[in-house]
Amino acid sequence: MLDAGIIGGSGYTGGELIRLLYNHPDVNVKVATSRSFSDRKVSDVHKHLKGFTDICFQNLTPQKVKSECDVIFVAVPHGASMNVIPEIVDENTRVIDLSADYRLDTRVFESVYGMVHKDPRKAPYGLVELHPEVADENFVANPGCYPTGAILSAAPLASNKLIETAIFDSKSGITGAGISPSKTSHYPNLAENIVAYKLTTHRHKAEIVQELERLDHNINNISFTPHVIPSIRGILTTSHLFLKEDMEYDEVMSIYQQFYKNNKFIRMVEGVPSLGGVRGSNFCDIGFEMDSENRRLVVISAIDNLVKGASGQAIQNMNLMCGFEETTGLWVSGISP
Ligand SMILES: NC(=O)C1=CN([C@@H]2O[C@H](COP(=O)(O)OP(=O)(O)OC[C@H]3O[C@@H](n4cnc5c(N)ncnc54)[C@H](OP(=O)(O)O)[C@@H]3O)[C@@H](O)[C@H]2O)C=CC1
Ligand SMILES: CC(=O)N[C@@H](CCC(=O)OP(=O)(O)O)C(=O)O
Repeated sequence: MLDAGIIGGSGYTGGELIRLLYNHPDVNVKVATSRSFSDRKVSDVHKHLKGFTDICFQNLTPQKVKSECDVIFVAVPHGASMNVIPEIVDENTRVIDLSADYRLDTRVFESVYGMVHKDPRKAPYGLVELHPEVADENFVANPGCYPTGAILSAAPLASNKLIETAIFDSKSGITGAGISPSKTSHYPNLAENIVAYKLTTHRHKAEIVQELERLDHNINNISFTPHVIPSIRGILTTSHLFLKEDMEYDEVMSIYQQFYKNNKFIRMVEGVPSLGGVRGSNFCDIGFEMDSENRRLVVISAIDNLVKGASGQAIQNMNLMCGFEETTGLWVSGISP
């Protein structure tokens, strides 16, 4: 049995890690840190976890967490993680960082995030379907939520060098913005509404570009626009992929099926995937339709931002890094059709 620690346990992804790890047969959550809720029971803060954990939050140094745990999830905001990681990464500890601090080359990170990196280096990018080599790593950067849905929707065609232009249009539930309330999350501003933001400049575009260019270095026409919807969890991405050649539906389907043939968390669906179908689960559901007139493939991907987009994917990484079967603790369905 491995002991796990969560640095930043009082936030949304921290709570989700504790919820999911309860069902992991080989891992016990021993430590969850929080500065604001130190000494409070985890289940008093994450009330849905009552009966599933009896630990209290602690305000521990990263070194102290390392001394007590075999595997550590860092679930703090970007910019804060780079203060923690150098204290805990070593050859005896498995570390998964959920923040953006180590996902990009340092120079790209500094330009996109507008800050100087205190620990300039990049970690392997933990999108397991594209990077199975994370199994050999001690330290992995868990992908961003929007990039997970966007990259997975286009990777099979990018890898076959078939995309001329890719336009990603994503809609996210509000937990994607973290636990602190904001003007956007204020009920009258979000209810019965859809809020587009950072129309051309969202920081996640850099991750999408990094991973798709790795598959096809000639793709140079990638756009991304995010929206927040009045939903708690889930990201639905509509990807408009303008292709280099005419293709039939069956031909495209067989490319996707072949590319993802070993990936149990990718489900190719007939028709349009739904958020209910993946909510609470680590699945990424993908469906598409061909617009032959415009040589455009419209691909829809659906993920739960807190599971495949964050904590579930982090556990998927941990499973590979620790030599467990990839689906351990994660094999649950979505909650509705
Ligand atoms: N929400 C999502 O869907 C996704 C989030 N992520 C990333 O995962 C990370 C966590 O996200 P999320 O759980 O939503 O965030 P939250 O804002 O919900 O929680 C953040 C946590 O970090 C702690 N924290 C805040 N600031 C600091 C700091 N300066 N130093 C140490 N601890 C701090 C907070 O606890 P306390 O203040 O009590 O110490 C809290 O436990 C972020 O980097 C986020 O970008 C990635 C993919 C998806
Ligand atoms: C809905 C919403 O606000 N989403 C967040 C996604 C943040 C996130 O998880 O991004 P990192 O992990 O890269 O920090 C946003 O757009 O800022």
